[in-house]
Amino acid sequence: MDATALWQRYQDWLYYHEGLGFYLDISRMRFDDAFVESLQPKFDKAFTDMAELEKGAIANPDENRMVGHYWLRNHTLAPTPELQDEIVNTLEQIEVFAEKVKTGGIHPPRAQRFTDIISIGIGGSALGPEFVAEALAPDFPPLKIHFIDNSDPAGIDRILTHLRNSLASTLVLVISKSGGTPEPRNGMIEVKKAYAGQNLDFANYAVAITSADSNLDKLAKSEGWMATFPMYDWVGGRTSELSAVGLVPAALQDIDVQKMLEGAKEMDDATRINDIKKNPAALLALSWYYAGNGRGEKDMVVLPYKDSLCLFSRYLQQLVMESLGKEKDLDGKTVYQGIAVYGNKGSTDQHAYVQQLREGVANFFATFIEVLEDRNGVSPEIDPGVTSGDYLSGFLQGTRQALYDNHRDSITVTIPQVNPRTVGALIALYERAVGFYGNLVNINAYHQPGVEAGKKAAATILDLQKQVVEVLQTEKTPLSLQEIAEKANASDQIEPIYKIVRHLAANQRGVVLDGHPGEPGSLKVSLS
Ligand SMILES: O=P(O)(O)OC[C@H]1O[C@H](O)[C@H](O)[C@@H](O)[C@@H]1O
Repeated sequence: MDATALWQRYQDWLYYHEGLGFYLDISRMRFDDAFVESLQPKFDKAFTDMAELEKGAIANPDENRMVGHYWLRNHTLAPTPELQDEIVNTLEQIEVFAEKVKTGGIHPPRAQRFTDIISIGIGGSALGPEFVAEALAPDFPPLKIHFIDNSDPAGIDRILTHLRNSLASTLVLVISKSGGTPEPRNGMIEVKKAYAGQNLDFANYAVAITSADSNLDKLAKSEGWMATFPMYDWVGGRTSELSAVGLVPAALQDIDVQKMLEGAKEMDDATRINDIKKNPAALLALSWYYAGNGRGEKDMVVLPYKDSLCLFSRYLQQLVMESLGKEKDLDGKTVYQGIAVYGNKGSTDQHAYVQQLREGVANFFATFIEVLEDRNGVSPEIDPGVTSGDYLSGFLQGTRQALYDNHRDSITVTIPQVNPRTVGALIALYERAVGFYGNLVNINAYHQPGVEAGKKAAATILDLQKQVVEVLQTEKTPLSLQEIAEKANASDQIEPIYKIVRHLAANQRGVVLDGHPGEPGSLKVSLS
């Protein structure tokens, strides 16, 4: 296509949202009108199903749940007055609580103010808050946030060491929808021990965000934690950023949560229009479908050209891959759906992996996220008449062009500024696009059955570890791995047993390995 035709295509397909100053450009996706027409019936169904979902249909049939994250930013849409009240009341409670904490109305026993937050959570209970903190927290927030989002002891130590002199003014958010996920539970127990180690009563510092009656909820209530905020069964973890999960940490950092909700609501309104060309989420879903033939044949590379948005791709990884990565479709047919997502930020990635994108295997499409405002204020000149922002903008245009010239498609999302409204809008845009795409390919985008397999396998390993230690305690003489396996009634588990004892031996847990480390079969295992 020559430059004139491309410019025309750009104008024909450009979506612009006036209220948000938001642009979506899918002109560099090479679909034609016949393709769009061919998807129209699927979109008609997607629009109808989405409307039903918003009215409270059981859109997550496997878990028999409604899917209501859109109600969070427009409570009048929630299907019952009780739900509507709950949404309004929770938001009010969050704002009142955050204001009191920030102004010292609520303060820790031995300090005038809280200065820091440790936020403990994983997956949907971490990625949104992490993304938003990076994107929107002021340079000097009233409370500085630190995340424990894993069961990595060294990672936990790092945070606790940084905060060892300010634990007495650190508020702890424990975020878990189910209230039973092992990683946040481990983090919470370790953090609690650190407080006890400084003679601080954890309950005076801890806040739970979880579902009613979960184990975490019960614990928080029985120990009299500072506060508890609800997670609803109709909000999935990966779409929970605009529930208490994301709003409590955001409000505590002085991020305008009302503006985030406002931006999301405006985008929700825009993505409720039943016309592909006038609906930015539909345009995204259409582009994804085109790129990967509706089978996820191409990966989504997300390239925000703005440092503060660098966690957007990680956030989207869960939203897209956990929602769309499914073995079965809604009819029970094996389909192995999904779209792989990765990315970091431009122009940094141009010096890392863009080489492969430009010239290597063409198994992706790019999404550029462009921010029009370079910085708050005037930029110095780097060269006569040129700023670093001009460079960044040029790099984006250049990479987009270079990819296109080599038959690599791309989408460009443009926002005027990184602010609470535009971040809320981006979250809402991708939530809806994922919902539409799930519908186009006929999968349940709101459950995650595959995650359970890994969790169960991990639990089995921990049980096996207990058995192994019991065997070693009973026997008292060095044993081969084979002997341990037999005595533990786990003859088919020699390799996991080897890994368990190797791990225990590496961590001062009283297990000793004799023999050559490179020949595991020769090892003798005993207790020290
Ligand atoms: O918030 P939680 O219940 O602790 O869950 C945290 C995360 O755990 C999982 O395993 C799910 O796959 C995620 O969707 C979820 O966000």
